Amino acid sequence: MASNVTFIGAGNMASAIFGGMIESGYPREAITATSPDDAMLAPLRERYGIHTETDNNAGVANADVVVLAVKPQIMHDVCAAMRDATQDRKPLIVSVAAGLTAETLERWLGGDLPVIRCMPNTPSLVGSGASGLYANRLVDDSQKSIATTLMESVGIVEWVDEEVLLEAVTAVAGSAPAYFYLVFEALEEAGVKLGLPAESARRLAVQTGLGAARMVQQGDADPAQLRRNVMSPNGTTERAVTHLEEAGLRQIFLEAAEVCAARAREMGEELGKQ
Ligand SMILES: NC(=O)C1=CN([C@@H]2O[C@H](COP(=O)(O)OP(=O)(O)OC[C@H]3O[C@@H](n4cnc5c(N)ncnc54)[C@H](O)[C@@H]3O)[C@@H](O)[C@H]2O)C=CC1
Ligand SMILES: O=C(O)[C@@H]1CCC=N1
Repeated sequence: MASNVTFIGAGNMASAIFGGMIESGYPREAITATSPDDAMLAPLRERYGIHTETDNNAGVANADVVVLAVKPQIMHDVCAAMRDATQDRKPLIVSVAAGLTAETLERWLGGDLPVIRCMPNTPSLVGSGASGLYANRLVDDSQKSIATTLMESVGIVEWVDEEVLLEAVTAVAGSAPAYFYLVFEALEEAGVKLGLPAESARRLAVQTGLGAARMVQQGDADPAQLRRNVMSPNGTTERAVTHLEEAGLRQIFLEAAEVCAARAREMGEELGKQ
């Protein structure tokens, strides 16, 4: 029988994940989502046919898996208010919150709990997510496999065996959709400056991004080789790529990834003091 999964918080991330689970055939009767606001739960009941609760403790009461999907800033209060119900039930805890460590979450929920931390990203909303997962000492193989099933319903999954590596996952996947959107914005602006209508520039740039990503994913060659295949000697691409390299693009991405990872750590430390 399918595990009962309760989502605490029913926003973007939660609805992406349970939407993906249902699309992959997970029984909707086994899914519950909570939010204090029933007005936001009503359309979810209608669209997905899942159970909903405005009381988090009621949601935890028959859960095998509790997915924590509220904002990190309110997580402490949400966990503290669920402590007794969680300790009674001892479900698997899966958190998608940025920064908060497994130790912090376990402590806030009263201790002695299997906790999986997950760093997903927003393309999960369209089934093309990329998530990093880390399990604490109390998680067993069957629980790892449940978490893999949950997150693979919205994209790919990479397990890490050291929690600190989730900061790197945040830098190259969790936050990274925003870097690609920035590149699309910049290419659209450049296309417009060179005379294209904005809509054409956007369509061309986005389709190119999609095509380039698909070629890398097919795995015939690594990105460096695929890049060289576009670069005819003394041609247009060589001129553009040389400019990007000389302007320090690689170093800029490295620095962005470093400040991103550092902020994940800082958020965890700040919020973990509670
Ligand atoms: N947006 C992103 O790119 C990513 C977000 N995350 C993490 O996902 C988590 C959720 O983020 P989003 O879904 O984007 O936020 P959201 O704002 O869309 O959803 C949060 C939900 O929590 C509900 N909520 C508020 N107070 C509550 C309470 N006391 N009890 C139960 N539910 C309550 C709200 O009604 C809302 O539905 C965050 O912890 C964030 O760090 C992780 C990776 C990527
Ligand atoms: O920006 C943030 O803090 C969250 C975590 C990863 C993506 N969005």
